[in-house]
Amino acid sequence: MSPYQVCVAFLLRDGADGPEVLLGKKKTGLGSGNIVGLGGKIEAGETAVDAIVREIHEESGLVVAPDDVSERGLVRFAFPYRENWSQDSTVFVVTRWTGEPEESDELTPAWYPVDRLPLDGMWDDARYWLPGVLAGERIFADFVFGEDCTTVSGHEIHDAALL
Ligand SMILES: CNc1ncnc2c1ncn2[C@@H]1O[C@H](COP(=O)(O)OP(=O)(O)OP(=O)(O)O)[C@@H](O)[C@H]1O
Repeated sequence: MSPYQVCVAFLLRDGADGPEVLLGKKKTGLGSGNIVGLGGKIEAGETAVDAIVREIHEESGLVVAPDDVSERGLVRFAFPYRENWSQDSTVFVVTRWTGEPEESDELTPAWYPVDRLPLDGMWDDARYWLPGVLAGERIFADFVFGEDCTTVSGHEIHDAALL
């Protein structure tokens, strides 16, 4: 079975004590209870940019223009013990939007200082790549989750120039 295609976005703003990122506690579905970036499945006929603009709006109420999303690479998640969870995620960073984040059925959004990410509450892969992306890097990486479907059992960071 081929992995399904998803997208994730990290909205960044200047806080009083440095940069902050919008994350949300996921209320439903895969990874419920985890703190995640905004995002979800890319639907048939959509580009990754279409999907991330739609998901940001659905999950937070914020309106983002397609030209204001910056694509930052691809992270692939393999779940050998639960194949239907395997997914490829296109990563975006966004610094311009309209509105204020609001709670949705899917997510409770909150701002976090970039230098104090809630990594212990996030998917286990985030510690390996999210700080770099929020610091401006691109990412191309593979993560394999172990039998518990929670812990990263192996990972490879590739040269993002290969994307
Ligand atoms: C395994 N380690 C992981 N590490 C970091 N982020 C992860 C992730 N696993 C899923 N994500 C993110 O979660 C969203 C899709 O989740 P998924 O449950 O498939 O979609 P969601 O419930 O939103 O679906 P809808 O499209 O709204 O139906 C998408 O942003 C994706 O990047």
